[in-house]
Amino acid sequence: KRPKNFPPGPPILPVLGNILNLSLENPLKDFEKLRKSYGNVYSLFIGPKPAVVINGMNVIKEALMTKANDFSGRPQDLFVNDITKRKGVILADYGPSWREHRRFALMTLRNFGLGKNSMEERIHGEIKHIINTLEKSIGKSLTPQVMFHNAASNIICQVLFGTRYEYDDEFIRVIVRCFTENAKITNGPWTMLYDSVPIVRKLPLPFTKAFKNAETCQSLANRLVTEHKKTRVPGEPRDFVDCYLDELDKRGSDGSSFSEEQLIMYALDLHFAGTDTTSNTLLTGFLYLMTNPHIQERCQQEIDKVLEGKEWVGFDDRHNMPYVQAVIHEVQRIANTVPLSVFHCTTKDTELMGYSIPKGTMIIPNLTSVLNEEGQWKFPHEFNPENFLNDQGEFVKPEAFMPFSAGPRMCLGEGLARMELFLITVTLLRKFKFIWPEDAGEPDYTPVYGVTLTPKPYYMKVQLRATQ
Ligand code: HEM
Repeated sequence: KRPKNFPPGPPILPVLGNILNLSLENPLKDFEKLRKSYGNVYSLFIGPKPAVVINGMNVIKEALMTKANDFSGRPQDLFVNDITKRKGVILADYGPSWREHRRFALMTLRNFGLGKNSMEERIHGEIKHIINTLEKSIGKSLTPQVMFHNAASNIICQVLFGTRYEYDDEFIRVIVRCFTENAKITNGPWTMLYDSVPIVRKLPLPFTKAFKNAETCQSLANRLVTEHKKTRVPGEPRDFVDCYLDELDKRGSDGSSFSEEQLIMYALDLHFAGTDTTSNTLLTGFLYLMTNPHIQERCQQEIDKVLEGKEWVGFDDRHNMPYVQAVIHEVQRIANTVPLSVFHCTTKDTELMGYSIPKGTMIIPNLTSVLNEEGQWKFPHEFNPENFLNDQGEFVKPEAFMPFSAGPRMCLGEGLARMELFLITVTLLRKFKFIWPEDAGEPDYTPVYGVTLTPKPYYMKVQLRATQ
């Protein structure tokens, strides 16, 4: 039974709770149906566990910003916690270890050039490799999935480990495969079973593959940290790992939350968070740009005009490219790369929109419901850059633009992600024309569901632009 004054929801079955109400293929449609029946705040039982799904900009802002202290914790008894050994930052509960590590990452990302030229240079360095790959395919069709995943992985790898990998290198192939597989397994049926029926956890069921993948990643990261320890000069950090090792020296064994094991899981957290997100957003972007050639051409006209005579695009050039900015934001809105997140209520009986939420309740902010919320967007259900342009053709960002979430747990890589999306999209559109191959049939925009939404694999044709 639902507790007193708990948000409403569909009838609860014994043992299973409401899991039959959700399609495992893609529960986002079911979440939307339930919102229509029960309102912006409703509850579901994942097996025996109560969860409250929150929808729409106002409720999500109320929970994640106004009541951030109550709703910024992460559940600690799920599959994802076991996979990450309760270390790292993404899944850390709201407390001193999370706070210290988050602050450290933000500071280090800033010191390594976020907002400064050196980060731009690193991204441009990687773009050269994307261009090489595309140039080899001029006039032919290629599948861009692996290329964009590797590029995003390399950019964050340079920040973390000071190195990039050739696209056919074993390290990058293995790690990107593990990340993409685990992103899908984590939101799959076996994980749902793992989370709701603890006695199955030790059984050799398909979720064991995710543990194997996690171990593979950990041993790769461990190897990199060991190499860093041999070659580093204390006080002269080359990258994130060196900075963390300096911090460990400084803190000693004073009972601080910093440790070598933390470093390994933390680096993997950042690597994962920075790879699958940015690459899937880029993949969505190029899918829509190919199938909307008039939008692609209008971007190219603006890019040519603003960059005339310039060798490189800089991040600051975005201020002179309102249309391109609108397109990239619209891509992020429609890509909806991180559709849901998971918190838990950390304080006793909190009130939310008139309902009472007991401590420990899982809270699922449905970011999808904000990115296509009626009343917040001119065209909530179609790909249309006008969503980010005012009547004068100037770029405007509606308040409901929340692909990075909101509040204290919002994406800590937003700055890096935005820089990557802008520099990569503009440089590639300036040089190439992207064409939906004639024999590719009708485009299928339905994404594949997981921790991140992924466009279905597609082919692209590239031509050098006449201006190049
Ligand atoms: C287009 C690209 C990206 C999107 C759409 C995105 C989106 C998000 C969202 C929605 C969250 C909140 C998730 C939640 O509360 O469960 C998040 C958290 C996070 N993101 Fe990103 N992200 C992107 C790129 C990046 C990059 C490049 C990095 C790496 C530096 C990164 C690192 C993180 C981390 C570490 C967190 C967890 C923060 C915390 O719990 O305190 N993200 N991201």
